[in-house]
Amino acid sequence: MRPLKVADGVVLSVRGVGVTYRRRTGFLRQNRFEALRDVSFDLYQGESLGVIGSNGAGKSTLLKVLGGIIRPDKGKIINPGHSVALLSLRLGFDPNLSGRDNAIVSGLLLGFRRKQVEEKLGEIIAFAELESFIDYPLHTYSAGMRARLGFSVAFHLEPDILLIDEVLGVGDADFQRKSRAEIERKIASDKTIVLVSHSVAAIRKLCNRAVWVEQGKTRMEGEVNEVVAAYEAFVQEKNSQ
Ligand SMILES: Nc1ncnc2c1ncn2[C@@H]1O[C@H](COP(=O)(O)OP(=O)(O)OP(=O)(O)O)[C@@H](O)[C@H]1O
Repeated sequence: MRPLKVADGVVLSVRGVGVTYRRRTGFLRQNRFEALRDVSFDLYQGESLGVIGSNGAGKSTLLKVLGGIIRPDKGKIINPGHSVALLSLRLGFDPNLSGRDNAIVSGLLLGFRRKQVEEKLGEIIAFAELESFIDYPLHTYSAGMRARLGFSVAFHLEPDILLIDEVLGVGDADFQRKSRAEIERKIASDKTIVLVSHSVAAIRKLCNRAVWVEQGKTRMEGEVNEVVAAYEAFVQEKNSQ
């Protein structure tokens, strides 16, 4: 078989990806739902790519596929070996493990060695402001504390590609300021980022390119202002019908 290649400068290539969920509708009964039907785009080294689209369009599903949490049943994700971390409020840690152990397990799942994760633990805990809670089980944490830990782990382990799912409003006002500044710093650096947000203003400000996904398909990919303008025109027309 011929090895799959990506173009120069591309760190991840998404080709015709489809995901079908099986939903249980009763005893021994289930139906199938195609959340992604045909999504294709390339992610370039050092860019911040925004993902926009209506509610239920498949944006979070797409990030889970990119992060390796779910496997597509159609198409391919070509990743020539970059580490990828998904930062999402909707994906939990293990509630019975301590914050510290959850941070370590997350790092191991991301492909880092235990020693590498342990070297970063001090910074992770301090940024999350969880020094006095870190050895308690996660089920004793508030939602904001969990989110702060998730944010801090994904940020400090520095994966090659960071996937961010709607976390611009994590934690209290102070933490929001701090995490937003951190996201902006990452975006300004040479890190490769994929950002899902309902805020087109945030996408415009933080991203240089965007992909618009609608009903599980790529509608448009390109320069951020052009894609956002087309999406906004679509939303306006839909609302006027
Ligand atoms: N685990 C699941 N099982 C079954 N259906 C699911 C599952 N997760 C998502 N879906 C369905 O797949 C579709 C796409 O969901 P997804 O969360 O990816 O969309 P989204 O674009 O992120 O939505 P939103 O903007 O509302 O956050 C939705 O119709 C949703 O109901």
